[in-house]
Amino acid sequence: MAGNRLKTDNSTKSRKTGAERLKKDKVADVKMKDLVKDERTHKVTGVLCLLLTLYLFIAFTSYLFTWQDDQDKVFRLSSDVLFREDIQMENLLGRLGAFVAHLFFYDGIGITAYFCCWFFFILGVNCIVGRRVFRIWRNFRYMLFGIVLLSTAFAFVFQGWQFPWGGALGNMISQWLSGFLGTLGTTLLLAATGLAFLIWQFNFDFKLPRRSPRPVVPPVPEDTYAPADGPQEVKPQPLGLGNLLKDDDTATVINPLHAPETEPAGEMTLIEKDVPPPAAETPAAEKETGESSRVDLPLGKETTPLPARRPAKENGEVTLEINPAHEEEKSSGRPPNKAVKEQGLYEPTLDLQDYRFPTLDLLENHGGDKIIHDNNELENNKNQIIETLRNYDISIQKISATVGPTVTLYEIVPAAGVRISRIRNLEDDIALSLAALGIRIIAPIPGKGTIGIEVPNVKKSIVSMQALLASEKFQNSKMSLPIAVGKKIDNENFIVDLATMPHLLMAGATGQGKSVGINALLVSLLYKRHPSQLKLVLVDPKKVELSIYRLIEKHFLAKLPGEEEAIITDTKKVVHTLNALCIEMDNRYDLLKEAGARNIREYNEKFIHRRLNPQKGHQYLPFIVLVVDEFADLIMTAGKEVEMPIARLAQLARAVGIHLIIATQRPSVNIITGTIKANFPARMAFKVSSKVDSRTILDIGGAEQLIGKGDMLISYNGELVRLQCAFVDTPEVEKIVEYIGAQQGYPEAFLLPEYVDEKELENREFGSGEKDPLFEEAARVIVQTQQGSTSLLQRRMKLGYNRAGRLMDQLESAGIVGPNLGSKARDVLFKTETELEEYLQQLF
Ligand SMILES: Nc1ncnc2c1ncn2[C@@H]1O[C@H](COP(=O)(O)OP(=O)(O)OP(=O)(O)O)[C@@H](O)[C@H]1O
Repeated sequence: MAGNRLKTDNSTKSRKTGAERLKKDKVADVKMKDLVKDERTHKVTGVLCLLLTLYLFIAFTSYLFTWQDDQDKVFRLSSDVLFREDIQMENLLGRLGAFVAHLFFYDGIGITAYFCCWFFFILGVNCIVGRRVFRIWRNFRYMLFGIVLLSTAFAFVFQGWQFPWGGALGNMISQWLSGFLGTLGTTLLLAATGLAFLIWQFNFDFKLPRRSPRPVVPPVPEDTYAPADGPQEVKPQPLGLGNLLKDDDTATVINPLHAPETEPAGEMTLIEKDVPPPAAETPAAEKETGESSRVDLPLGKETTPLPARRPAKENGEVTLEINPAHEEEKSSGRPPNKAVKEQGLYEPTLDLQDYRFPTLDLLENHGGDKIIHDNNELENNKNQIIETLRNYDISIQKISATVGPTVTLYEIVPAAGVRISRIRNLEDDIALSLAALGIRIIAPIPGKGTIGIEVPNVKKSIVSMQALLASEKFQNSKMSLPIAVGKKIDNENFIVDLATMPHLLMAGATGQGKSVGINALLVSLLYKRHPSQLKLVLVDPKKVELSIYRLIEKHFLAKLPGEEEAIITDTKKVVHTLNALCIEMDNRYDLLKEAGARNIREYNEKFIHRRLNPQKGHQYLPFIVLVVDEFADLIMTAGKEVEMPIARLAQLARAVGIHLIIATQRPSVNIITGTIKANFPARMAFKVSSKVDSRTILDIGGAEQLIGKGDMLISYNGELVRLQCAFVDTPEVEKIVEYIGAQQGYPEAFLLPEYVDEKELENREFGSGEKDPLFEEAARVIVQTQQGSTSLLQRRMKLGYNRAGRLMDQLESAGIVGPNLGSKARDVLFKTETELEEYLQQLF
């Protein structure tokens, strides 16, 4: 028993000690792991690596200058040199430095030893920062490759030199190669390896400029398209030749020269705004101009000049644009598919490869961009403002003036204790006392603690479209649809992206500059977009305003199939066109859905990278801009029939690249209804006849106080900005459209989908013998593609859903396709087109 107990005790003890030991080991293990993982360890390692880098760098660089002096000592004593105190080395880092550098250079890898510095450097940075700033493994591979190739190359090129360019390694490989391949062979091998590396690394473009004719979308076997993004396709565009677009683009790019700031003049502090004057193609006279001036007006002793106003943030620079650089970057993430490798990226502008963008000399300078400011006028207005405010017991601390093209903004800082609401309440009285037309008081100026009084200039300057288009901001703009609207009071160019607006409502009484405004917008687009990228749908019930653009029908205009005129003047046709645009929108949404793209930009990007199959109906989608010159006329005659599609387009069309510009003379509530307003966040008002009209369009008064002739207020991005609209005269527009119209265009205008009025269609049911006029075409499309799908008909033939559905029913009853299979495509009962043609001949 006792023995038994003893045994038990013993075994328990031994088990216990074993467990304890295990536990101890584990604890030690965990601590070690923690230590390795501890961020402080990483930082310490990082610092050590960086110090090592520095050490090696100094030792190596010093070696470059001292190797001759130190070398024989190292040769003689080898590693003993480290411990011989009587030996004096020239290397900056003493005996160790000289020894290490000798080891790396002479016994090792020559000048490529610097790669080691680089490697320790990136190792150190990664450790210190705590994340992967550099890729270690990739750099390690490059380093090894570089060391072998370059040390060999150096040893080979500098053979016979005293300095160990390639080190022992380089010498060894180079000698072996020279014996094996001969001098010429080695040279070729080294050059080829180096070049191959560079090409692999940078993937240089060796393409010659494409000039020879080449089809835009040559038939591509289906399997060459990347299968990744779901069902795919494009309708081939008409012509397809090389591409001169880039040449033309650069031809119009202007290098801006920044105007120097001017010195203070007299007793006023004049701060010129730094606006780049137009250069190169702009006539010389224009160069001296282009600044707005802000003047700090003295108010006796207390006056201190206000700091120069910082240029306001660039509106609308955030865009949906297809930015080539961005595109490249995005695409580089994915390996190019087979189609891209074979044919390169799809280039929409190849359709009209010789198209030349209009040049700036087609536009007039209109007296330049010069802002005229009259010091007497400034002084008088200042005194008048101070006097008037004093009459109402309002004293001010500071007053400064910014002279714009049409109005001067006087900014006032009221004395302490003056309530802004008092000034606001006195708005009308102050305007009356200043007795000038077009005074607008902004109390306070949003984002500033000042009050603004805008007073019209006696001499107004015209804002020339030429200067605006020549500006750096426009020329370098990456916006999808850049529109140069005009200049702000501080003379900053107001250039925004219509695509981000995404629609624009314009109003203004007759003769106040609306037509000029529309022309300015259209001209901006024509200067920046290629015919393949932009289509305009122009609605002009007044029949005269937009007719000038008919010359560019085959380049930029879109129309309904079968129509003679591309510019729509008849109300009935407007209704059809708007509905056709809705169909186009729906079709585009279908395409986007199939392509798995969220918007036109993503879609076109995929198409350009040939990830969408043209044979399945996919095509490059141009932006479509609908311009309605007189909306009131339309609403009066067609009412809801016009309002509904416009509202639908305004609500939904943005993502598919359809944008609206709607202008009206009569901004009354029955024309600009709540539905319309809600969908047009960007609104532009020229002078209107009453405060009510101003409120209807802008939700605030002010537009009734404008002075006309292009003076306007724009409500955009939640801000209300006063602008002077750019001026472009009818003869200038004529010159531009003639310039474009004289060039080769597409065979016809861009066709919108056919819209058949449901009511008309119902009245015209096709009898059993009567077939839809598009029956045969539809049958061909179905047999060619071997897909019995209604949505395919919609897309390929640009049809509405109902008509496509009816066609499909007729095809079924004619025995060309099988019955409806729910979500699956119907069976196609004819396998070849020849069979179909024979059958159709029998049928009719
Ligand atoms: N931005 C501008 N700069 C200078 N002058 C302008 C500007 N815009 C318009 N004007 C002047 O105002 C005149 C009338 O302009 P516009 O024809 O654009 O008015 P409108 O509002 O379209 O008139 P309507 O509705 O009758 O067609 C022009 O002929 C021109 O002299």
